[in-house]
Formats: sequence, C-alpha cells, structure tokens
Amino acid sequence: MGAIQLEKVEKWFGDLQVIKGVDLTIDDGEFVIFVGPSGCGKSTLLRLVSGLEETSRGAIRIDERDVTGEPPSGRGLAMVFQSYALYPHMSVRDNMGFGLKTAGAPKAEIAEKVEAASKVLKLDDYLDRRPKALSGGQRQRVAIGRSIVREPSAFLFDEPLSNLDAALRVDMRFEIAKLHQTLKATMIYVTHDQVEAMTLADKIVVLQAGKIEQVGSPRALYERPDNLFVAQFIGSPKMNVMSCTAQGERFSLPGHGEGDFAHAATGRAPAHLGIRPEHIEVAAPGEGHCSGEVEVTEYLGADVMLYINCGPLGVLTVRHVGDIDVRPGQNLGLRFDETRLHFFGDDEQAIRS
Ligand SMILES: Nc1ncnc2c1ncn2[C@@H]1O[C@H](COP(=O)(O)OP(=O)(O)OP(=O)(O)O)[C@@H](O)[C@H]1O
Repeated sequence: MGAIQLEKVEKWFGDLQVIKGVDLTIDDGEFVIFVGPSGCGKSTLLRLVSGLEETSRGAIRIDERDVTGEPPSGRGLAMVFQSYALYPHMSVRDNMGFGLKTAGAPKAEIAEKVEAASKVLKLDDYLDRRPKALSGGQRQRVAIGRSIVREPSAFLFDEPLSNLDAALRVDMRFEIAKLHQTLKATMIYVTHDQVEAMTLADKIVVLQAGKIEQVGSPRALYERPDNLFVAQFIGSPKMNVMSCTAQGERFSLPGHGEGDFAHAATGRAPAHLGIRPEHIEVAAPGEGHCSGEVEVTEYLGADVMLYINCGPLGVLTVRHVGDIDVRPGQNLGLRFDETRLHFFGDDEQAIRS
C-alpha cells in the first residue's frame, strides 16, 4: 500500500518559505510527477515526503498514518537519486542486497529478493560485476533494484535520468514505465523533462514558487489548463498567447478586423487568446485569421517549426506536420483551429464555456 496525503504542508528555511501550503492526495499505485521551473520547490517537496527534510507546518500521511515527525527510515519509502550512490567496491548483488543486510534480513531472503529484482530489471547477467563495469543505464537500474528489494510502499525519484544521454533516457523511460506496470507501486517523480512528465504520469503536479498551480492527467493539463502559467508550461513548443479585445460574443486581435472570432467563453471577457503551435495551419498569403512573415524555420524531420512574425500579435510558433518549402522573409497566412482556442481573463485564469 502507498497512499500519500499532504495537508497544508509548509517548508521554511529560516525566513524563506519555499513550500507554501500544499494539499495533495496521491492514490495507492499512482504515478505522480512534480514539474515546474527551477527553484519552484519540486525537490524540497519530495524530500519532505521522504523525511529527508523536516516539515515546518502541516501534515504528511502514508496509508492514513501520520508520519510528519518520523525519520526517513520509519516511512517505508525508497528514494532514487540522479547520482546513483552505489558502493564501488561491492558487486551489483551486494549493492542491491545491502539495505536488507543492514536491516538484519536472513541471507536466503536477501538472495531471493535480489534474484527477483534483477530479473525485473534485466540485471541477472551482471550480478557479480562492480558498478564501474556497468553503463550509466545499468547503474541506474542497480540503484532502482536496491530500492525494489526493500519492497517500499512508494518509490520517490529525483530526476533519476538526468545524467544519462538522450538515447539512454528514452530506454530508461520505457523501463520505468514497465516497472510501474509490473510493480503497481506508488511512484513520485521529479523531472525537468516534458516528455517524461507527459508519458509517465498518471497525474502531473505543476508547481510555481512553492504552490500548486494545477494537478491533473497529462491530457487534462494539455487540453484544459487552469491558467496562463500552466498553459505555457505544459506543451513544447509552448502555447502562443496573444492579447485580444472582446466585443460581446466576438473578439478581435490587435491590428486585425473587428470580431475576428466568436468566443465560447462565458461570464468574463477574455483578455488573452492562446493557441498551441500544432493547432495553427499555414494558408496562402491573405487567407486565414492573420498573416505574417517567416522569421526562422526549424526542420525536425517529422515536422517543421515555423516562427512567424505577425506584427502586433508577436511572433507565433507553428508546428507544421510533414515537410514544407518556406523560406525566411516569405509571407504566409495562418488559420487557427477555432475548436482549440484557449481564453484567459486579465487575471490570467482560464475562462471556459
Ligand atoms: N537547505 C536549503 N536552505 C535554504 N534554501 C534552500 C535549501 N534547499 C532548497 N532551498 C531553496 O528552496 C527553493 C526550492 O528549491 P528546490 O531544490 O526544491 O527547487 P527545485 O524546483 O527542485 O529546483 P531545480 O529544478 O532547480 O532542481 C530554492 O529557492 C532553493 O534555493
């Protein structure tokens, strides 16, 4: 079991408050990812859950047991760091079994658990090697294996893949997804990587300046961001945002005709219009909702990123799927998918129909 609950959790370092009243419920078996800009408090929040950092105010419960004042060893959680922290003089087998050995587990039980974990992680052929004879990905698997044998109620990962090269990251991401499916254990994972967050998470927690901005599935955050911050943080390249002026049921963009678009937003007048790069289509000059001049193109193989200077609207990013023959300086029309527009008020909160 590994249900985790945070209630009004605060963390102060002296006079500096870095976690500002976080409420969060993590269900047993859920894969939860913390994202947010550098310094927003992701690692601190994870360390509060682990007990490596003391909670200043509020409560942390694991399976309904209040663990707020307990040391890390009393919480039954396993932490996996980006630095693998393996013992260099020990074999993979001994590294994986070390925690159980110091806890006084019988030899036969340690051997059995190490064997089982090494199968899950495909480390069975490497059990007698020392860490220095392993690749980065294999070392990371040993570090994870060391946690698995302890059968924790939850795994806490702090940017576990950030030391690996791009290709290995993709492999390990896949391994971690499979591991979660196999173990069905609660996992909390801190990352800077959008793709890791979108592909691994059941639930993403977006943090900014020590506060939660939004919690939701990757799809919910992408399709229904609660505010401008989440809208522009989730999705890569980020959402285009333009200021707009509402007139009743319609609104217009600066420098363009009146009533360019109908808006489904109700209640408040939208002040900002957002649209993702993949929801803008290239049209002939003079056609579509606006036009502009191509500034830069980036060929990515499967798609091409276009940066188009639309005057008062700013530079809009367009993701064109497939190849396209356009050059800097060329004029293009842009057509927005009107079913994929996002509206925000002047308080930057989403306005929905
Ligand atoms: N021991 C400490 N003493 C004082 N301030 C700290 C301490 N640890 C972290 N902080 C501050 O708390 C804030 C949050 O840090 P934290 O490492 O949790 O951020 P983060 O979101 O994980 O950042 P990054 O993505 O850069 O790793 C930062 O402003 C940091 O400087």
